[in-house]
Amino acid sequence: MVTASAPGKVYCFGEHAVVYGEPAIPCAIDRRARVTVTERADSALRISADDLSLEGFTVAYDGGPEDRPNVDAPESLLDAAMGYVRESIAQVRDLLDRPEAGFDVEIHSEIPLGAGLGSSAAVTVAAITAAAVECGHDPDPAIVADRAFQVEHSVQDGEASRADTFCSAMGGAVRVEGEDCRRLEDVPTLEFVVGYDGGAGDTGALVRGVRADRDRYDSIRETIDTIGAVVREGQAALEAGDRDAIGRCMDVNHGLLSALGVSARSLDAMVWAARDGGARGAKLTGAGGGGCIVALGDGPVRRALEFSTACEQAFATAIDRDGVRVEQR
Ligand SMILES: Nc1ncnc2c1ncn2[C@@H]1O[C@H](COP(=O)(O)OP(=O)(O)OP(=O)(O)O)[C@@H](O)[C@H]1O
Ligand SMILES: C[C@@](O)(CCO)CC(=O)[O-]
Ligand SMILES: [Mg+2]
Repeated sequence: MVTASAPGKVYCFGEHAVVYGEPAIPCAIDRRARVTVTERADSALRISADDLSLEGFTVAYDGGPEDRPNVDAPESLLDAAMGYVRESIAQVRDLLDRPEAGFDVEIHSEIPLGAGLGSSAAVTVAAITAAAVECGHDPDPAIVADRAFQVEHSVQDGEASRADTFCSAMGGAVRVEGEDCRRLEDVPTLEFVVGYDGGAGDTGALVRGVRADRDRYDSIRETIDTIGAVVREGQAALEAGDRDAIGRCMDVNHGLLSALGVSARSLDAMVWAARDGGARGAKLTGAGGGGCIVALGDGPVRRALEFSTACEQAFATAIDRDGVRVEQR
């Protein structure tokens, strides 16, 4: 039995534009998904996930050619919910050339689902690591990041960048531009507050919406280019430790994400509540549509968010310098 954990993330800058080759800078945060994997004597896959909004449940795949779940719930719902774990196990079977390997997989997560904090990437990175280590193979985090990207790419119908998965595997602040992924070592300790509206967005659908508009409108293509420029300015601000400049870039980035159509009334309300509470900058994080904002600030910002009717939960968080970790083997 092996347990691995991997962090969620917030985007300092650059979500969505990163899908089209612009740079982005996500940062790992101190909220994790933990996945425990035990190899089975047969080739079945049994997944138990009690944090899912579908209510906690266990799904067993028989491991046969059809590999169908044996629970009484609509198949599309289960596939959507379990896709990341099934694909993670498929990647491990391929990596280790063990197509018949069967596993019991148990997931516990502190990261709200579909809220822009990278729950899918964290679950995927932790599941791949735990299953590989359980089979006696200690994978390099860069290999895990690459395999986890393949998972997101396939589950999200080709609509994924390497940003979330690389960040979760490596930890810290990272910069991703196309295939070029690296850690930024000179980023100061930043105090973030996350505001969560209790809702969720569908990453794949939101990315497809932006892509359709980008194919149709020059203004959307230019907005995406401008986000790239903001990320470059933001990187310079991060490396200089200039919090006012970092905050300004976050504010501009939020405006540009609104222009792409991925914000929401609740996200805008939380962004303004955070700014009213003294945040140096605030923006939505992740795919948008609902879920979380990230603000640069501390206690007063958290309290301002708690008073906002749009906000269901607010918490302080910090950059987690650790990426994926084996917790128990
Ligand atoms: N605790 C969990 N247990 C099982 N599956 C999970 C868990 N957390 C996340 N997932 C999987 O990840 C999906 C959510 O991924 P999605 O990419 O839509 O949102 P996110 O990763 O939280 O946000 P974003 O990609 O915007 O940062 C869930 O529907 C589920 O399939
Ligand atoms: C919207 C997006 O840029 C970030 C989701 O957290 C999608 C991706 O990069 O895969
Ligand atoms: Mg995701």
